[in-house]
Amino acid sequence: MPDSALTNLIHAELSEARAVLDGFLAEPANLARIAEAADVFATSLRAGGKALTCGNGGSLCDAQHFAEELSGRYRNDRRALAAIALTEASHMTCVANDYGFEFVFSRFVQALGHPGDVLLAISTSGNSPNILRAAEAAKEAGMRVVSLTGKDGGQLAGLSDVEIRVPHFGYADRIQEIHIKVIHILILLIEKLVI
Ligand SMILES: O=C(CO)[C@@H](O)[C@H](O)[C@H](O)[C@H](O)COP(=O)(O)O
Ligand SMILES: [Zn+2]
Repeated sequence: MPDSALTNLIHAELSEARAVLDGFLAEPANLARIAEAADVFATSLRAGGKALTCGNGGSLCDAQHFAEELSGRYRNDRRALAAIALTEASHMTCVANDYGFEFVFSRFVQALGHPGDVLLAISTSGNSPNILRAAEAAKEAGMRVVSLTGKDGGQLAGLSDVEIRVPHFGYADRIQEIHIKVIHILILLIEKLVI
């Protein structure tokens, strides 16, 4: 590929990313939903609850990113906050092998979730079966569900107490790029509300 073609591709990728972000930012309800989600997490953490997080592929990385910045740290030193990404490999392989991949997260929610805890469920399609089962298990456990979705929100939209949606119908990565921005803002707000 000639250099100019590469440069054009890079420019097109960054331009599309900017357009998706601009579209998300232009809808005031999205900002309100982020504030509402931060309040849900903060209310739980203040009351001794915890955040459980899940997603597939890159969204699992995002789920881990959110959890580690609560239990570890974000920008500044502060006390550790209770958050766990549902990623334990021996659990995942046992449940996938014995019950099916659809249940890898829901089984973990059943094991760890208590009333007042919050599930962060991340799915760009909103239709991954293991994420839907996790959201259902969270509701059954008396937890609240905050979701990061894309496209039309899928079935996850209807299982969420607070849904933050990037209504982009292209590839998942463009949606995930907004999700990670939302995740960092959530951490920032949660710290302000909890500490
Ligand atoms: O990171 C990416 C794409 O950017 C992929 O790993 C992506 O997360 C995977 O295809 C997921 O399985 C997609 O699942 P979902 O977002 O539809 O729930
Ligand atoms: Zn980060």
